[in-house]
Amino acid sequence: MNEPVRVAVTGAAGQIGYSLLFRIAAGDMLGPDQPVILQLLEVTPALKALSGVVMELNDGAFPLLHGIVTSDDPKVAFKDADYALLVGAMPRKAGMERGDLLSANGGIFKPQGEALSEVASRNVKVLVVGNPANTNALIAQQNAPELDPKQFTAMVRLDHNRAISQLAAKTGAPVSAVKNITIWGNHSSTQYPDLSQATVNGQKALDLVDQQWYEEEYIPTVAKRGAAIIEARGASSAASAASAAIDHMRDWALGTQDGEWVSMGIPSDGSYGVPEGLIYGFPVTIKNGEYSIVQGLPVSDFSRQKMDATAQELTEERDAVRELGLVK
Ligand SMILES: NC(=O)c1ccc[n+]([C@@H]2O[C@H](COP(=O)([O-])OP(=O)(O)OC[C@H]3O[C@@H](n4cnc5c(N)ncnc54)[C@H](O)[C@@H]3O)[C@@H](O)[C@H]2O)c1
Ligand SMILES: O=C(O)C[C@H](O)C(=O)O
Repeated sequence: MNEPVRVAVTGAAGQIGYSLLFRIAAGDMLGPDQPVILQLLEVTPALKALSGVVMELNDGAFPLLHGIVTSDDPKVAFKDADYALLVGAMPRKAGMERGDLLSANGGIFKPQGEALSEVASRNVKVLVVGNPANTNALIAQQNAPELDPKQFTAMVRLDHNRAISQLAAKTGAPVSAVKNITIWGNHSSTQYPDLSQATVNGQKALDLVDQQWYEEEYIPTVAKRGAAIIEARGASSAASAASAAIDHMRDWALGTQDGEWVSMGIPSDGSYGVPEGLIYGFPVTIKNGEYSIVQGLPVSDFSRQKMDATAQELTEERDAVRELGLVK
């Protein structure tokens, strides 16, 4: 059995937190040999509700759960954290785009970036889930001068999982047969779920579906799935978001399978002509806790236009948070 690691989760009394914490405690994120200490951050008025969640975590009698810390102070919750899942932020309501949350939520991520920089483990792996996730990750990263920018990532894994599931349903294959989908760009309706390299049972996905379905049904269904869930449930996705966060962190910590990639929102190094510094969804492989962008994939004119459009939106979001003084 390994020494326990510290996992910080913000917004821990919220709806995603309620699914996420129990999965982490059960070992779904870091494996069956890795004990965890949960360090939970909430705003002061939510600490009472959080104390109830802690009672339930204790009542789960999870063998891997070696301790729980709760606080309304990021410097306590992030102290020596090895993993930080930044979930705490306001969700959107029907009729809003995720970018509409920038001014409400952006301010949360500057002090959290500063606190991570000051007190977290020097190797902390940070995942931003709170929307707009890519630009919030940029804000946290830009305010964490003592950490490597590559330590900050944003969640496009829910989109990636949605893209797998929609393709599996269309082709009648199990989800495990679908490989190498990419979500390029922003976790927003401009994202580009790219099937050009995807396979289903080893066959090229685009040979199995027609182009019109791909362009006119598949892409919008994946890109607008969050809104469809809000419409149906009256609240934004929670259990599927928690599950995607587990997938993102598990793969980052434990690695991807040979010959397969996953999508992660990471700082662009200029690959594929994406402006450097934007937190952008890329296809990545992961080994020994380090992710690398899959290089050399062909980019059609159709892909280029979609990849540029979502980069343009992220550039505009970055300009907006610059105006608010949240990034340099
Ligand atoms: N990236 C994705 O794929 C994805 C998917 C689903 C939801 N989300 C986003 O995740 C966020 C959380 O969603 P939810 O459904 O859990 O919302 P929720 O409202 O149920 O919970 C959010 C929690 O965050 C807390 N919080 C607010 N400000 C905080 C702060 N400064 N520090 C710590 N905690 C704070 C709130 O008190 C609340 O308990 C939303 O922004 C939502 O849009 C992202
Ligand atoms: O769509 C939302 O606002 C919530 C979340 O980002 C999602 O994709 O379900």
